[in-house]
Amino acid sequence: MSIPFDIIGFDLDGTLVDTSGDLTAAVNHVLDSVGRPLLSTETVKQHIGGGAKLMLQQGLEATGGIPGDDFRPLYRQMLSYYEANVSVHSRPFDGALDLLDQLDAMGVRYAVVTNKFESLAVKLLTDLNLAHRMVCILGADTLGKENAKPSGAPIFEMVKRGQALGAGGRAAYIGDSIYDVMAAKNANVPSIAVSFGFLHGPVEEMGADAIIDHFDELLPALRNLG
Ligand SMILES: O=C(O)COP(=O)(O)O
Ligand SMILES: [Mg+2]
Repeated sequence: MSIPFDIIGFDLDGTLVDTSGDLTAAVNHVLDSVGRPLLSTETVKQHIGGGAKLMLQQGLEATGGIPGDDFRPLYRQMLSYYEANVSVHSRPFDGALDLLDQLDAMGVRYAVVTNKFESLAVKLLTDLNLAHRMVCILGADTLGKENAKPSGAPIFEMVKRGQALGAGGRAAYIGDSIYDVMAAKNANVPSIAVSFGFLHGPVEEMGADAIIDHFDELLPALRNLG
């Protein structure tokens, strides 16, 4: 059975891939180097969604404050550690690969729109053997940071790139944070929130058009929204 969409956009961290282990290790690498206590994965999950810089700022804030002059070198240190260890623990969420296979079988295209840096998203998805399957992989820096989610710009761009490859323009977007739901609203496409992601609050309060608890529920949810 088909679905009433031509291209599906996925958020990356906390939606398509559980990256919490590697992101926590990267934050803790920095915290350890400045003598701070380490944070649990559950705590770092609350800091993911708005990009790596915000994640580190919140990690430092939670363990004694942000050192003014020293922030940039710590940020660089975290990014280089993360780049070298981007796929040690990170794996697609349960059901994600089956779902992509089903989209392939229906001829529906899909893409990643993330607030990670594009190069890190490409590296992670390449390591997971998924990069080549995406119409495009758009990061927070792809269109300039003022055009990162919650802007709708990267979702418009995804649709444009899909159309260049012959896909129709009917799009939906799947994510785990308020940045994702806002980006979808700003791009006038339906949003679906995943309850298994890195939630910052009750999933029902994100304002998504639908909520799923497992990727098995995505196709029926998309049919309802079409
Ligand atoms: O790295 C982040 O904080 C956010 O990434 P996401 O947009 O894929 O959730
Ligand atoms: Mg996310």
